[in-house]
Amino acid sequence: MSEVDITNPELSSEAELAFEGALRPRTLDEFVGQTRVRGQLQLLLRAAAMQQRTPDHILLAGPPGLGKTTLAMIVAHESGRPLRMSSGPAVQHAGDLAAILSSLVPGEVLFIDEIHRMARSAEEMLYLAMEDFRIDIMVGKGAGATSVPLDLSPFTLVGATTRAGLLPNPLRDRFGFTAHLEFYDEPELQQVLSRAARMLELSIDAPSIAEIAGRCRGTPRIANRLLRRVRDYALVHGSGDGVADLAAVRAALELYDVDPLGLDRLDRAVMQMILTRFDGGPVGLNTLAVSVGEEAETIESVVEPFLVRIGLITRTPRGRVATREAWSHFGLAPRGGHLTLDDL
Ligand SMILES: Nc1ncnc2c1ncn2[C@@H]1O[C@H](COP(=O)(O)OP(=O)(O)OP(=O)(O)O)[C@@H](O)[C@H]1O
Repeated sequence: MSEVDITNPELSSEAELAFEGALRPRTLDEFVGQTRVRGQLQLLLRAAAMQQRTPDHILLAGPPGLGKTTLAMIVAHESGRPLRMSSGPAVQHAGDLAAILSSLVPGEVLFIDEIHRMARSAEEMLYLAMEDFRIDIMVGKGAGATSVPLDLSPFTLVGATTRAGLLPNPLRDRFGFTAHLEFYDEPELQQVLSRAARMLELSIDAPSIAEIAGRCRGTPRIANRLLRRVRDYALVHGSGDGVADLAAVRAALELYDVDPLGLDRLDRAVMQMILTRFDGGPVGLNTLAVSVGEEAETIESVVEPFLVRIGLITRTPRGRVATREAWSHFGLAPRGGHLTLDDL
């Protein structure tokens, strides 16, 4: 990744992955925010432990960078079980999945990231595996092909998706619990940042933490990434003693082109397109995606949830519409038949 894509919640360089690994909370108690989901998971894990059985399958849904991988690791850690990690794009054939499932040890937690991108044939194999801990393997070809049942060790599947709506119903229904992760509020992000600053041995005051928390798109991954850039800035331009103040934070964020609301390049491109090319909307998802040269899936699962959450656009049956706040944030005079939140 180019370090300039600083507010993109999806991308991770190798250095960043190592850094994320070090900062990842290891227990539910260390995990900041998502209070409801934490409580729900705690109950599910405790009940399974009391009955000495594998916890139910869990689906984690939400935009990138909110902690899905972290929660999967916590599920394994808290239940004292080994963790196997895979991803939807790595499972392109039913055989890929059969190889993983048949090698699981009893009680193992299997994490499949981006589970909505798994091959259809593998999805069908997964239905049976989740329900009965069994798969049918086809042996031979054509008329002589036979299906051989294979028993699996009991396991807990933790699936992560940015697009729960894309999962076929039979797959979604086989998860005992679906956690919907929400963007974090500023006090929660301040906690994430204070914890990371402690681990980085960076001395940073509360107003500086608050400034970063307000500009990280409600996303812990981006919060941690901005903190690293602030640390760099303080190191290079400061007195060399690892102290970051508000001036350093503002200068670093300006250098990396982080908008006061934390909007990234794609957020801004989408907003500019709605405001200037489509006079504030309404504009359909596909038209918008083509106009900014991005996939509709990315607009819908990464860009739109945040823009809706901060009140810059609303979704209407006729398409996406810019709000009054959007015109004013971009310093433009409202045009066309735009709607405001109050009109809806
Ligand atoms: N609740 C949290 N408290 C503290 N740190 C968090 C929390 N959630 C996420 N993080 C930090 O944010 C980073 C990204 O989290 P994680 O990789 O779990 O996100 P994700 O939702 O799985 O993203 P993706 O689906 O894009 O992989 C990690 O470094 C993790 O330490």
